[in-house]
Amino acid sequence: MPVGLHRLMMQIQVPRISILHVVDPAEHSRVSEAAADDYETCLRHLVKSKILDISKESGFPKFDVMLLGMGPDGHVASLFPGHPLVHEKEKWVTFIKDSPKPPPNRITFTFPVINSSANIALAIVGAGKADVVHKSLGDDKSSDLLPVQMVSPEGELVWFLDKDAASKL
Ligand SMILES: O=C1O[C@H](COP(=O)(O)O)[C@@H](O)[C@H](O)[C@H]1O
Repeated sequence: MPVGLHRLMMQIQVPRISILHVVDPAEHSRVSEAAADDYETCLRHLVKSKILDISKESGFPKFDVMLLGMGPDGHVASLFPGHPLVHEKEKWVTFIKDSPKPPPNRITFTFPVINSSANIALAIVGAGKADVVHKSLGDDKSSDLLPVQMVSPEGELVWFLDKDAASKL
């Protein structure tokens, strides 16, 4: 689990049964493509059994709360700046085999799923994130949007920053 999320989860009491972890392809016996398919199938079962809602606005699964971290390049989940996966519009879960940050093989929710969440908490820690936090929350919107700037849930988006991550605001 990313550092920021781990620290946040240590502060709150959520029943383990209510937390859906993304499977780690590195621990999966099959390739990332199969892991992504399996995970999407798992989500579809949860929707069928009425455990997971579908957003009336988007038609994609709607989580109550999604906890996201952010990389120093502004990536969220495994959606990296400049990578075509950022523009995926159909799939719920997809895979990447050439991640710029190790491990190269990953699976990830797509933006339609992320942005169908009722609420999103972004947990960001460390001085290494300060520049991108400043860029993301600052006034300069001239360049291409970073993935973190594309996070837009149906409800509330809350940024949790430690002092180091917030040091350039
Ligand atoms: O690679 C990743 O890193 C980011 C940031 O992780 P952290 O340990 O520095 O908080 C994480 O949010 C993202 O999910 C993951 O793909």
